[in-house]
Amino acid sequence: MTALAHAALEHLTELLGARCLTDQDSAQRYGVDWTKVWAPAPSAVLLPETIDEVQQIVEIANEHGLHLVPSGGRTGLSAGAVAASGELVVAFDRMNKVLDFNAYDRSVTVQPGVITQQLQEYAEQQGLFYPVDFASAGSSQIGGNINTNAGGIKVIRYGMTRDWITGLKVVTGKGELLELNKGLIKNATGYDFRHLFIGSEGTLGFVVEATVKLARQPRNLTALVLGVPGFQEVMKVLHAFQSELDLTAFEFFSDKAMAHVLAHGVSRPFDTDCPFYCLLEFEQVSEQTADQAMAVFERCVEQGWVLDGVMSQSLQQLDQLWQLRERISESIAPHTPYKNDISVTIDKVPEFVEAVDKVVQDAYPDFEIVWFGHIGDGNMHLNILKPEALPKEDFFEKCNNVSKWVFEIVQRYNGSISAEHGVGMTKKPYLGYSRSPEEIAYMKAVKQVFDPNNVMNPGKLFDL
Ligand SMILES: O=C(O)CC[C@@H](O)C(=O)O
Ligand SMILES: [Zn+2]
Repeated sequence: MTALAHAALEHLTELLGARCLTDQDSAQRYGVDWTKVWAPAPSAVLLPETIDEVQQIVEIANEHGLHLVPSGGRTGLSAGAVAASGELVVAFDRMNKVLDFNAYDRSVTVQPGVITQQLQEYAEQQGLFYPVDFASAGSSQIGGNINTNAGGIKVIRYGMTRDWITGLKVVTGKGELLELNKGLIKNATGYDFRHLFIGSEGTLGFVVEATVKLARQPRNLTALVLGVPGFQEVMKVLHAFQSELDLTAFEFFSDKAMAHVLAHGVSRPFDTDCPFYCLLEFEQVSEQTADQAMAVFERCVEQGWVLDGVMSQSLQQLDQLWQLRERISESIAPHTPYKNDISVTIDKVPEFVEAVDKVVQDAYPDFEIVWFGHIGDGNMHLNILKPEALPKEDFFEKCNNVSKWVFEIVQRYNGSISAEHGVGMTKKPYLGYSRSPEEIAYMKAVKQVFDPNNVMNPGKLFDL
């Protein structure tokens, strides 16, 4: 732990008692996310239980010139919730209750520390559905999802976290409590600050309560995994299925991603080895939908766009097929992956992937490039694995070159350097590839309004 001024520590201990932690184990546990690039070095970990305590923490931070880092499930991939410079971690683990359910509005009000899966299960108990879903749903918290505007595997049909938040209570960097939009569906009263806070990565204030809209439960979800000969064909298959069916997901992954996930213990869907695989999902509302899907499948095979395929026949098979996609990230984690989370509009995807692939392959032919992602919404995860013999430092240095080249291509294609993981510290130096100097200046001015003393997650998104 980095030492905290005596007076500040005394003040915080008075407020939180044993919920102000200064031991090494807590620092290591709460000071990081999944990026593991920066070593955790917070000066304390705070576990508030009420909005009032959060407000008082912010007031103390302003008074003593301290910096606060919000911490949810710590599953982030851009170092947005890392405390590497003596900050105070404010962890929302103790604010984890479902507060209210509103059957007519089909909405639920939750504290920020509610885990995504807990919210999904709660919705199910009410006969409803919370559709934002991703592999880390078992540990990510709703507050973190809001701070990063989390996306995931169902965006093609249901959108991002932003689309499901109808109300927010936030504590600003000045310690004020704001109630934003109050669960309303229609509200035409000027600036909607709710949307400023969603995706702001904790730089404007803390989310202390959220009202979340729920959907009807999907019926008879069915997945198809298809083997495809090339990337152009992935796009043709997407187009063919989307013309006939309302898809709930369209994911893709390369043969290399498939090899890692199979080595990780997931079962092979069929024998044919293919350069690319697509996983698509739809609601099989009637026999007719299944027939329609089969007809598109057959047409794709005739055209030579699909080499092999399998369709789930039960919920258990549906889950099994999803494992092929959802477990890629964990299966490559031991290879020190250098991660990218980039997007372009769907029409530009094949050209863009080819350009990025070429630039990396030409410079570093011994690097293993693993492509996968949410291709139905133009979001690709580019992971490059460290060759075993190459020291970590050399690998990261080379990856810095890769970042520059990749982001130049992103800029050329009018894409985003971060589609869904956020900017945090990992993408901060590259923000200018996606946002104009004028936009960044406005962002800084907005931060100044809500957080004039720069106490809220400083050094994330941009430096002042
Ligand atoms: O590990 C990654 O690069 C992506 C993680 C996650 O966003 C996913 O889509 O699986
Ligand atoms: Zn993803």
